[in-house]
Amino acid sequence: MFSLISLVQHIRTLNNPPVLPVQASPLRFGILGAANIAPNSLILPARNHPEMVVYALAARDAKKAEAYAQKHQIEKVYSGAHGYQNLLDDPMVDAVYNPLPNGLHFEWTMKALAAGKHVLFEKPSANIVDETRQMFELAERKGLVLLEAYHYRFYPAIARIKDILDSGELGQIKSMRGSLGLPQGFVGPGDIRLEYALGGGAMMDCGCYPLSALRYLTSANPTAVLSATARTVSSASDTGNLVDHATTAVLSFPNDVTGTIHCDLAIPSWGPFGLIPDCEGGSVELFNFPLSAYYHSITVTVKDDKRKLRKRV
Ligand SMILES: NC(=O)C1=CN([C@@H]2O[C@H](COP(=O)(O)OP(=O)(O)OC[C@H]3O[C@@H](n4cnc5c(N)ncnc54)[C@H](OP(=O)(O)O)[C@@H]3O)[C@@H](O)[C@H]2O)C=CC1
Ligand SMILES: O=C1OC[C@@H](O)[C@H](O)[C@H]1O
Repeated sequence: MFSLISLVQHIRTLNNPPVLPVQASPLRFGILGAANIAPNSLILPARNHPEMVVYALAARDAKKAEAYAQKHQIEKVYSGAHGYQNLLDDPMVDAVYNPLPNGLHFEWTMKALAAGKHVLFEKPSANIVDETRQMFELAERKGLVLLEAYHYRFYPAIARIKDILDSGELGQIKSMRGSLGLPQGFVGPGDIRLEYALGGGAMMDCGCYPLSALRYLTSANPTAVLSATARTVSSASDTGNLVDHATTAVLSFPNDVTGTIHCDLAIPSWGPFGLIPDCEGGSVELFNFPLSAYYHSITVTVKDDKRKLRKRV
C-alpha cells in the first residue's frame, strides 16, 4: 500500500518524467493545436522516450503558438489559417498528434494520413462511426499507424481485470457498470466540451471511456440501447442545440449481458470513475480505471460454494 508521501512522489514523477538524451534519428512528432492536454499526454512523456521528439507545433494564433512552443521547447512553429496544413506538409514530421476538439478529429486525421503521417489522435475518434471506419481504412491502405489515445488500455490494471475475467474464475459476465465523472468547475463556460458543433457533451468526452472499457472487457460490441437519460444544457455558442451534461445509458451486449454507463461533466465531488463487471460467481472492481497509473485498486469478490462472499484486494 502506498504511503501518502510515496503517492505524491509517484504522481510528481508521472507528471514530470526524467529527461533522457534523444537518440540519433528519433521519430519526429508534430502537434495540431496548442491543446491543454498535449503537455501531459505527449510533450512531457516524450522527454522520457529517447526514440522520439516533439519537433513541431501548429496553432491558429501566432502569438499563442510561439509562446506554447517556447514554453515546451518545440523547435518548429506553424500558425495562421494554413498552419495545420503547413505542419502536415513538413517532410521532417513523421507522426502527428491530433488533440483537436472531437468534431475536428476526422478532418485533420484524414488530412494527416493523406500527407503520409502516422497519427495518434485523441478520443473519441470521431462523431460518427462511418468517419472512424474511413480513418482506419485509409491508414490501413497507406500502411500507417493510427492510434486512438485511450491510454487506459495500456495500464497493467485493466489487463489484470481482463485476465481475471478471461480466466473463468468468476464465471460468465452478467452485467457491467462503468462511470466517469468530472468535478464541478472542471468544465467552464466556452469549453469545447459544451460545444455541440465541436462534438461536445458528456457522453463524447467522458462516457466514451466506460463504453470503450465495456467493449474491451466483453470483447464485443453493444447490440442495443435499452435506455438512456440525460441532463442537457445549451451548446456553448447558443445555436439552439443542446449537449448532454450527464448521461446514464443501459446497453445490451451479446449473451444477455447488460452494461450501464454513467458520465457527468459536473459532479459535486471527485469521481466516480470505477469499472465493475458482475459475474455469475462474483465481481471485480477496478477503482480509477481511466487513470490507474496514478492510483488504483482492484477488489475481487468471489462467492464460495455456500454462497458466502470472499474478498481480496
Ligand atoms: N486522453 C485523455 O486523457 C484526454 C483527452 N482529451 C481529448 O483531447 C482533445 C482536446 O482536449 P483539450 O486539450 O482539453 O482541448 P483544448 O480546449 O485545449 O482545445 C484543443 C485545441 O483545439 C483547437 N481548436 C481548433 N479549432 C477550434 C475551435 N473551433 N474551437 C476551439 N478550439 C479549436 C485549439 O487549437 P489552437 O491552439 O490552434 O487554437 C486548441 O488548442 C479532445 O478530443 C478531448 O476529448 C482531453 C483531455 C484528456
Ligand atoms: O481523461 C479525461 O478526463 C477529462 C476529460 O475532460 C477528458 O476529455 C478526458 O479524456
